[in-house]
Amino acid sequence: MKIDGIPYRSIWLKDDGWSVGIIDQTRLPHEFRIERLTTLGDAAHAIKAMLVRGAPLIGATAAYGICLGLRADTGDAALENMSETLIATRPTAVNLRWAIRAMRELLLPLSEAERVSAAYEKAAQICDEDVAINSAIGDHGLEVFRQIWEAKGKTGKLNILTHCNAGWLATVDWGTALSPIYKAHDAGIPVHVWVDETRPRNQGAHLTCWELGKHGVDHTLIVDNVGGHLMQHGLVDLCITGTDRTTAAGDVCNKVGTYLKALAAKDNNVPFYVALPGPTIDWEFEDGVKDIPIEIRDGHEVDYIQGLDRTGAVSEVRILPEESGSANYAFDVTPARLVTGLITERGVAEASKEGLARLYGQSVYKAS
Ligand SMILES: CSC[C@H]1O[C@H](OP(=O)(O)O)[C@H](O)[C@@H]1O
Repeated sequence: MKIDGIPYRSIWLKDDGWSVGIIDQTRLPHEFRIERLTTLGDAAHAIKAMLVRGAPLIGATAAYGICLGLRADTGDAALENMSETLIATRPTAVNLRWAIRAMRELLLPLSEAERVSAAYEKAAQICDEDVAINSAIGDHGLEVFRQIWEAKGKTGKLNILTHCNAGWLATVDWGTALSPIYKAHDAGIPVHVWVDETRPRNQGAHLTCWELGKHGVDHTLIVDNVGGHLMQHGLVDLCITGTDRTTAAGDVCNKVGTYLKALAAKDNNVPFYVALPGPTIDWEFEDGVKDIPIEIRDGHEVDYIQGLDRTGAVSEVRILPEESGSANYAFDVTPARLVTGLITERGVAEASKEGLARLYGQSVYKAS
């Protein structure tokens, strides 16, 4: 996507042909800082500390992390260690496992002399495939939006609520949930986006608002808990979110708070769509609530909130008493019964085993 007219991806190979560029998302929206990854450790840190985040981008960063690690050691044992280091960074987004599995499957049969070049080629392919997948999700989602817009009589704005950031910053480009929003905007449909701030890391306030603003899309930041009220008063025409892992039966794991939004949408007959790239489907699991590991992050993210202080410096302030503790569950699972449809790169699927099987046949992205 473009930032002030300059095209960017969220991750790219630098001009030296081997180091990797990323946007440090922990500093947005107040500072646009590019970081250069030169080692496996850099890539693992970038994922763990959320300089990069979002399931597809985590997968792409892990793929380049393998490339950087192989520059130091191309042996089988090293490849195993790199994979374990990267898998340990974050437990929920299935793309991480899928990308590492794809790299290992490719590299293990090769001679050590062939591995570095093959790894970089595969990492670039994973990135390009992600861009194509997300653009296709945008095309299919645009048709869903167009139908809802026409059913509304093309009056006012198409009011869309989204949670967290599933934009181009969460992927290599286009985004998943935001891809149809960009395409609808570009197609002349007057979209307006209610952006959940998305505590505790405020990906909505920091990232989604920044992205939509850069693309000229009308949006309003809202606190996480007002979405139900807006739906009760007819101010939301549809909800769309991303996902970090969706089971073969259509249960959707996404940023914490998504489930509550889906419950409110169901109660108010508001369509609730999930933008789902194929590599984010976990074909091994069916019961998301039971099976998907939910990341529990450091309580510091709950205890402090980050922003720009009156001097213009980025700082953080503590929001609870010193003696109070906090809990930081990073994701939740929305059962398939609450999902109106899964917007994939292959079309819109019913959130069910049959719906996904109709689009994907056998599983093509096995993570384990
Ligand atoms: C297209 S994946 C976006 C997905 O990832 C986010 O989680 P995090 O920022 O913790 O990586 C959130 O769940 C988004 O919906």
